[in-house]
Amino acid sequence: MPERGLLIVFSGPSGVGKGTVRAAIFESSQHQFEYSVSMTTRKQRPGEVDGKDYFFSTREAFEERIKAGQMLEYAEYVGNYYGTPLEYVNKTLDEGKDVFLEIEVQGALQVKEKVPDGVFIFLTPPDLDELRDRLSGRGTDSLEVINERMAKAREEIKLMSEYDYAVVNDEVPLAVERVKKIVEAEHFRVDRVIGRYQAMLDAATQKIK
Ligand SMILES: Nc1nc2c(ncn2[C@@H]2O[C@H](COP(=O)(O)OP(=O)(O)O)[C@@H](O)[C@H]2O)c(=O)[nH]1
Ligand SMILES: Nc1ncnc2c1ncn2[C@@H]1O[C@H](COP(=O)(O)OP(=O)(O)O)[C@@H](O)[C@H]1O
Repeated sequence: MPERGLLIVFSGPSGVGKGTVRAAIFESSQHQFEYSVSMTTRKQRPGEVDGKDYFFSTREAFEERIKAGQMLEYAEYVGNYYGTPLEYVNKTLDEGKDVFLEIEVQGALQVKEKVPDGVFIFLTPPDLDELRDRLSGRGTDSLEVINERMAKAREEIKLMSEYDYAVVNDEVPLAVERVKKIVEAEHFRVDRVIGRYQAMLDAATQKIK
């Protein structure tokens, strides 16, 4: 069986650029990342594709899945459910591929409980004014929703200390490189790879005797 892949949890306030940075990472990376498509009860935005951007669901169907234990995590965010289907994540990690979750903070904290050896990365804006500009500039949300998302952002930023890494998204290519370096280094962490070297460690120990 291949070595299990890394679970990479990518969070950050709405509008910080998670989707943009993630897309650029996937485009430019030789590395084998797989994106976990989330399920949501929010309305589909123009241009979004069901099964690619999200699995769009009713509240009833979402709640059924929660009851059946089919979600790795889920959260309510600005009036809608969002969650990660469990089966795809497990199957893909078992295949030795790294899985990328793009989720908000409450969900990330649930994943941390269940998968403590995940890699938790928080994407931050350079400052809050820039965050508001990006949310407005994207043009997908009303002023009311933008205000709700900004209030949520303040709460989320307070929880940055729960993460392993904080990456500022000042310029997309810089943020992309930072995330890629983190993932690369995580692959060489001794506690992850020690099993690979067991035979050599045993042999080395014997020689000393
Ligand atoms: N907990 C959790 N949060 C998610 C999931 N999928 C997306 N989110 C987060 O839900 C929030 C709202 O997402 P969305 O409505 O698509 O807005 P956007 O991220 O600003 O485009 C964002 O912070 C997403 O990262 C998920 O599966 N679980
Ligand atoms: N580094 C950046 N500098 C300027 N604008 C950015 C940057 N990263 C993303 N954006 C823009 O900010 C808006 C929000 O980005 P998006 O990827 O949708 O955020 P999120 O997925 O975190 O909600 C988009 O219009 C995007 O083009």
